[in-house]
Amino acid sequence: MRILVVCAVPEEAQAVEAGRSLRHELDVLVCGVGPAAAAAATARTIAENSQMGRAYDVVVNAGICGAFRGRARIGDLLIATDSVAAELGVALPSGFQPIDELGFGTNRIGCNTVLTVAVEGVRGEILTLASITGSDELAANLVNRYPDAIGEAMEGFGVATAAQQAGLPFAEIRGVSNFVGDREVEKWDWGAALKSLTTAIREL
Ligand SMILES: O=C(O)c1cccc(C(=O)CC[C@H]2O[C@@H](n3cnc4c(=O)[nH]cnc43)[C@H](O)[C@@H]2O)c1
Repeated sequence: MRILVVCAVPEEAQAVEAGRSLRHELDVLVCGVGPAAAAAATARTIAENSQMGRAYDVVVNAGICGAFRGRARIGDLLIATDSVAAELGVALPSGFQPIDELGFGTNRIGCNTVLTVAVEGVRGEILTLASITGSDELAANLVNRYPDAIGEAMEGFGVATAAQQAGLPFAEIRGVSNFVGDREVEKWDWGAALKSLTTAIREL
């Protein structure tokens, strides 16, 4: 099976490389931070490899993330059931209306569960945002809108969109480096998050 693993930054790519096994043919792409860079780089890589006769069978977005408090701990591995574009819609004075309700598409892409069946972690929706949520108040608002969300990051829905348009199964896995909300820099643990990512890639 040929797997394309998409990471935002080189540190995440190194963690994925450390978990590489001989069971799968695995390419690691560093796409840059944010959903736009993620979608563009993933789509280009899928197309280029297909043209070279090296088509991928599956696409995985792997990285670090923030977890919503009470849903997971720092160092845990999150496995997305769906990647959800949390900001795609209309922000009205009365509240947020997702794009689904407006009839202009969907803000949610379901993830392949077979690929991650042997991966240990917390399962639920992972939100994709172009801006990191930097206050407990905004985090509470997100949880209110997405009660099944376990964490947030910045690339999942972009990678998922590129995979979906290419007709490829998609999965999102993320190690928790911080809690979503007020910035408590002293509690961030990128090392623990990257370690859980390495373990998850071994289990894939
Ligand atoms: O300055 C901050 O408050 C801050 C908090 C968390 C992460 C960052 C980063 O610059 C990393 C962004 C990078 O990592 C993913 N990530 C990790 N934690 C989160 C989060 O809480 N919310 C959204 N994205 C997160 C993200 O996918 C990016 O690739 C800065």
